Amino acid sequence: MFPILELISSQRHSRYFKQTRSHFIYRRVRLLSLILALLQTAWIFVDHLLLPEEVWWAVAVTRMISSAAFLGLFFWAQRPYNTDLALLRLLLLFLFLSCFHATSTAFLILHQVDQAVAGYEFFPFMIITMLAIFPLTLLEVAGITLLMLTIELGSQLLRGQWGELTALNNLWLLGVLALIAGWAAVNQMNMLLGLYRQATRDALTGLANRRLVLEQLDADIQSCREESQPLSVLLFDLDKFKGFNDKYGHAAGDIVLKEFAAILKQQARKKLDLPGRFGGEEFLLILPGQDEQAAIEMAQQIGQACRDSLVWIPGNLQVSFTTSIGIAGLRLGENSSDLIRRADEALYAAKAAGRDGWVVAQ
Ligand SMILES: Nc1nc2c(ncn2[C@@H]2O[C@H](COP(=O)(O)OP(=O)(O)OP(=O)(O)O)[C@@H](O)[C@H]2O)c(=O)[nH]1
Repeated sequence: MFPILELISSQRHSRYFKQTRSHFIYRRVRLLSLILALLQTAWIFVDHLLLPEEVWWAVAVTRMISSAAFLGLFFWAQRPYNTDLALLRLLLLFLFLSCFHATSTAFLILHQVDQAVAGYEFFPFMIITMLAIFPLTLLEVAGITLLMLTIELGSQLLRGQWGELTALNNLWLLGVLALIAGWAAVNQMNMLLGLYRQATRDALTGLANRRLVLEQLDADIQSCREESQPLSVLLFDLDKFKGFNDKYGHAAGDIVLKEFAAILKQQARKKLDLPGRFGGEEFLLILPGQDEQAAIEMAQQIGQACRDSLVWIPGNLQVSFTTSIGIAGLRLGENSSDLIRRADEALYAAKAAGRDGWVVAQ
């Protein structure tokens, strides 16, 4: 995959990265909303010192309304891992600020108050620089910039300022600031992608590590509950792996672990299932939206692929290997720890039943 394409649009991001970034944006929007809600209210007192009484009232009411909107955004905690909702939250944050600016400016103009007095002229520039707070793709930055420029252009037309030198200068400045803040936003995205890869990948197999698997399982359980979808997990443990290591050496064991990871990647549904290394020679596969029956079919395919595999190991030898599998389908009210515990019990039962097989958790 070309990293540059991941910076242009989110189309190529894995479902897991999308969820992580969405949660990241969700938390930042919430924090900013709370700060803005408090600042909007506090600024009423500053306005009182700077604005004439008749405008102050109107602007104060506008501030209270926008404060309430920001509080609404702060308390809106539904589906924090959803990408569309994360971007909608971000858009609302920008729109609420722009609406406040447009309305308060209209009051100031109506009462012929110099906007520079209370810093209202500065507002659109502050809004656009907020882009830098979020990890965004180039297309998202371009979309928000276009929206902000359109709003500024629209308000210039309404104020009858379009074509004036100061108005053109404002548009130019907005564009330049958008470029700088947008660059910072895309840079954040790049950093987040890099850190995400480092923090979530197992160095030997390239699969998701235990940390990502556990985080993702929690997120998937929540999403599947919200959408009334089933979810299953498969827990794998390679058979007699200690004996294999002792007989052929640790390096040969590593080759088998990589081969098994390749089988998991091949069998898992692209961009839907998450295979991960759970520890040592234990692996977990999360199947969101799949019930126990589908999980059994997947277990059978993976078990067969292991039996069919012929792996070259040092000493010019070819070996195959087998795995035991514990299967568990999510139950009502169950959390990730309980689900994994049941899968582990099933895995233990599969080992006790002679290995190279699967058992569904009771
Ligand atoms: N080569 C290699 N071996 C590993 C790695 N991580 C864990 N192991 C080995 O995996 C083996 C796990 O063995 P056990 O859990 O005792 O069980 P087993 O021999 O697989 O037997 P059963 O699970 O009962 O079939 C240990 O010998 C570990 O050293 C690794 O990264 N590379």
